[in-house]
This record gives sequence, C-alpha cells and structure tokens, in this order.
Amino acid sequence: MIVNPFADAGQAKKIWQKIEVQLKEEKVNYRVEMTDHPGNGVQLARDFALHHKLGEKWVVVAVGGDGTLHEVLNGLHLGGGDQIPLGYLPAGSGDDFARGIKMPTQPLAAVKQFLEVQHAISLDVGVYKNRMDSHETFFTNNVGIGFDASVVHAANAGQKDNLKKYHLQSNAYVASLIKTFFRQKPFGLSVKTNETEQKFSRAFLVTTTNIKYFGGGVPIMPLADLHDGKLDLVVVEQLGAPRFIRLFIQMLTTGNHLKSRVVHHFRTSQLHLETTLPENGQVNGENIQKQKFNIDFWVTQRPFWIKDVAQ
Ligand SMILES: Nc1ncnc2c1ncn2[C@@H]1O[C@H](COP(=O)(O)OP(=O)(O)OP(=O)(O)O)[C@@H](O)[C@H]1O
Repeated sequence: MIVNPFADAGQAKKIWQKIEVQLKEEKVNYRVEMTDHPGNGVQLARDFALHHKLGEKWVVVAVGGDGTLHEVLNGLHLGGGDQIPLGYLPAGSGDDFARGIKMPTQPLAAVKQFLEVQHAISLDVGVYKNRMDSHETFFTNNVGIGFDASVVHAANAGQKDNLKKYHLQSNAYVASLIKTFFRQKPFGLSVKTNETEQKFSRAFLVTTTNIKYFGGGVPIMPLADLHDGKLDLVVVEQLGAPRFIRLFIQMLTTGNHLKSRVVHHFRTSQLHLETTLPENGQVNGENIQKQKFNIDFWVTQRPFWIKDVAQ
C-alpha cells in the first residue's frame, strides 16, 4: 500500500486509518509506505518493483487521489514492474479514475470491492513522449494542454498557499475557472492520428483522455472506454464566454457538447500533437511544465487489481 496522507488536503490520513482497521479485520497481509514528499510515490513504487521478482504474488495499491495513482503507475514502470498488478483505493479530492471505472469513491465501500477481486484485469493506459526527450510517461486519466491545464496550474498554486483543493462545487473553483478563461489565449495546434491530419488556428482546450472524466468529475468524454485500445482527443476551439458557459453546462448534464461546432473529437490508438506556442500542460491533475508541445501518444495495456465493471 503506497499511501499519500496529504491527498484531499490531508483528509487521506484519516481515511487511511479507517481503511487499515478494515484490512486488519479481514486479515489482509499487507505492508504500508507513506509518501513524505511530492514525487515520493514514484520512488516507493520503483523501489518495490526493483526488489520484487515477477511471478511473486504482490499487488501494489495506490491510496490517494489521481496524482498518487499517477506516481505509483510511473514508479512501477521505472522499476520494470509493468506486470505487477496495480490496485487503487480512492482517497483524493477529485478521484476521476475511480469515477471512470465505476469504483465507489466512498473509501470503505472501495475497500470492500477491492477485497472481492479474484484476479487481475488488463486495462488501457495512455503513454506520452515529448519528441525533445526520451522519457515516456504513462497515464490512467488524461493529459491536457491549454485551458484545462491552466486551471490545474492555478489550482495547484492555490493549494501550495493554503492546502485547499478546489472542488467543482466550490466558489473558489468557479472563480478560478472564470479568471483562467479570460487569461487563456488561443493557440495553433496540429493533430495527426492514424487516419487523419488536421490543423487548428485557435485551439483553446486540448485533452487526450483514457477515461470519461477530468477536473474532478467533469464528463469531458462520455464515450471513453478503458478496454478499447484507443485514446479520445477532444479539441475545443476558442469561444466567447456565454457559449463557454453553455458548453460547460452541456458537459455536466447532457453530453451534447460533443455536437457543438467548436468541439472536435478524435478516437485513435496513436496521436501526435504540436502547438505553435508554449502552453500549460497537466497529467492526471499534476502540472506539466509550460512548453511548446511536440508530443506523441499511444496506448498500452497493463494489469490492474480492480473489479471489472463494464463501462
Ligand atoms: N507527504 C506529502 N506532502 C505533500 N504532498 C505530497 C506528499 N505525498 C504526495 N504528495 C503530493 O500530493 C499531491 C496530490 O495528491 P493526489 O492527486 O493524490 O490528491 P488530490 O489532489 O487530493 O486528489 P485528485 O488528484 O484525485 O483530485 C501530488 O502532487 C503528490 O505528489
């Protein structure tokens, strides 16, 4: 168990204490490591993978939010542990992956479901690589460029100041959304998939997603499927404030945003994106440094210790 006690603005520590009572009651054989700084989940998972042989019956479980899951996934990869089943118990503020896989976000219900799992299942994970370097990053949820990434950057900066995470329902989140909306400038984008090539001169929000949700419960891609070997790319072109609000409401309610003329959807197993300007980026709600993106995406599969609930 790799636990981030600081997830959900520190609430995860209390959640973990409750989870532990349940694990002990069920006589589960486990070891626990607490992350003690950002990025520590990567180190702990990598070290575990480096010191445990394939074929041993271990499951590595990330306990925290989408950021913790992201760190553990990548740490296992760095330690050569791509075949070690990855479990997840949601204890974060957004928990988009848990929502996407229809896992209960209530921690004790999630533990109960976790203990019912009999075997690992194979699920899609996205991979991206910047053409300027050789480092591959895996992701369970999504990678955003432009507006959604700028919202994440603003939220993470706010979190540093007061450890308060923005929630979709909170006034602070809505205020940050509006402020960022007016700050975000459109940018040129080129999209290349297996089948098609398209250029946008005024891209605004560019999200490559493996699951239905981003931003703590916003269903950006209702059709996303973790079993189809594909990623979904959603490009939203620049739009005025009233239209943006309408689109956002459609996103939250009917899913009709996908029918809008300013929204473009691509489903593909391979993707190349290039931006004309340096833009903010985000992966699973964690900042990617502002840069001119020249980036490739593809899909792979890895084992998860998670109950398979059909999408
Ligand atoms: N001991 C620690 N102290 C401070 N930050 C930590 C610590 N351990 C991990 N972190 C960082 O906490 C951040 C947030 O974690 P995480 O994303 O899991 O929770 P969350 O933001 O509440 O949930 P979600 O992403 O689902 O909204 C990550 O960037 C991670 O690197």
